[in-house]
Amino acid sequence: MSTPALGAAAVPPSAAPASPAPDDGAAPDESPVLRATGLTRHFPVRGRRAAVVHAVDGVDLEIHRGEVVALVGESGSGKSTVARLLAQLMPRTAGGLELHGRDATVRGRRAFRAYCRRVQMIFQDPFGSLNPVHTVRYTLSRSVRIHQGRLRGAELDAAIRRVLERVHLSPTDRYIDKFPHELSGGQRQRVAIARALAADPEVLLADEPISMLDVSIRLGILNLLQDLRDRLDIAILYITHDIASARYFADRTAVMYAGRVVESGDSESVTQDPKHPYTQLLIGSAPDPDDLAARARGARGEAPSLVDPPAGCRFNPRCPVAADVCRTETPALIEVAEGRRVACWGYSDRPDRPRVGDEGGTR
Ligand SMILES: Nc1ncnc2c1ncn2[C@@H]1O[C@H](COP(=O)(O)OP(=O)(O)OP(=O)(O)O)[C@@H](O)[C@H]1O
Repeated sequence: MSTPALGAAAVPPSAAPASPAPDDGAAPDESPVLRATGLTRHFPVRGRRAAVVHAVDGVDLEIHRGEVVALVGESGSGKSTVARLLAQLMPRTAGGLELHGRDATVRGRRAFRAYCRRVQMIFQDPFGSLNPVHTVRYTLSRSVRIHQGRLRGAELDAAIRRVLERVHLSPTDRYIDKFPHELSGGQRQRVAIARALAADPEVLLADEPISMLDVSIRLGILNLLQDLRDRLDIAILYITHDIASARYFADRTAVMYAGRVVESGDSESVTQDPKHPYTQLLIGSAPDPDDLAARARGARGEAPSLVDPPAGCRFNPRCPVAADVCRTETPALIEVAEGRRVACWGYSDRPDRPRVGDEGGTR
């Protein structure tokens, strides 16, 4: 079953661009590298024939060249599933995916390989994603040869050193013949990024790239990704629990809750002037930066079941200002300021709307 793309429904007809409006508040006139519309993924529940986990429901997302889009939300909100759907590591239940405006749905291994060349993924755990029995040289040579042709000898060596330099692992002699266990966590993540860069991608999907790293080296990895965005004009999707890092690192931020995008816009205003009660709670709960468990929990209260998600707004059981309409009807993402979209009845013109802001919010 698919849910309509919320962003598309949110734009008034007069202002509607040719394609559906993105949930992430992008300017409609710039053409995105990657665009997802109505992205939906339901997982079957073992032992319950008709039941499904509504992991991702009707998400629209655009990523442009040379920008970082953060996808923020607490554990289980569907962020990794979005990344995997964008990487086409799993099929979609519904929704479309376009690369430079063309349907990017892959059918078959060749098409998948060609797609991977352009859209690369970086995972959370650099130790798990690098084969422990292979040296950096071996890992990168495979990637370089897959994506840059059958290079050998000095040419291959030079190509490997080039990608190592791009991730600031230089002098390259110090790293090229090391095994993963001989490197620090940050260096391993740099090797994983180098492996992705060997494909010369247009899009990097970075799924919690710093969450398993020591706090002291996280900034270095974020700075590196920012540098790649600026120097190589790459589009980066940055997935994180941590809305504070989204403010620092991302141009735009989309906030996910229970499989849906509830708020989006430029990172500065989403984090400084959050509109959705969930984003307000997420920022208000501002956990201790070293308390990863608290960061993962995010705002107070428990996340809802995604097998039987709450009717109406999925946040309503935790929302301090929920009204009757919130418990029965799903709010569309509506534009509340330039480039700012919020899926909350509090911003509609309904007379029975909840009063967002009465609980310390912004309205
Ligand atoms: N293969 C799967 N089969 C069944 N359910 C799944 C599967 N993968 C994910 N889910 C469920 O989908 C929901 C979203 O998971 P997802 O990993 O995308 O969330 P997330 O926001 O990335 O969380 P985290 O930050 O903890 O990784 C969760 O309820 C999860 O249990």
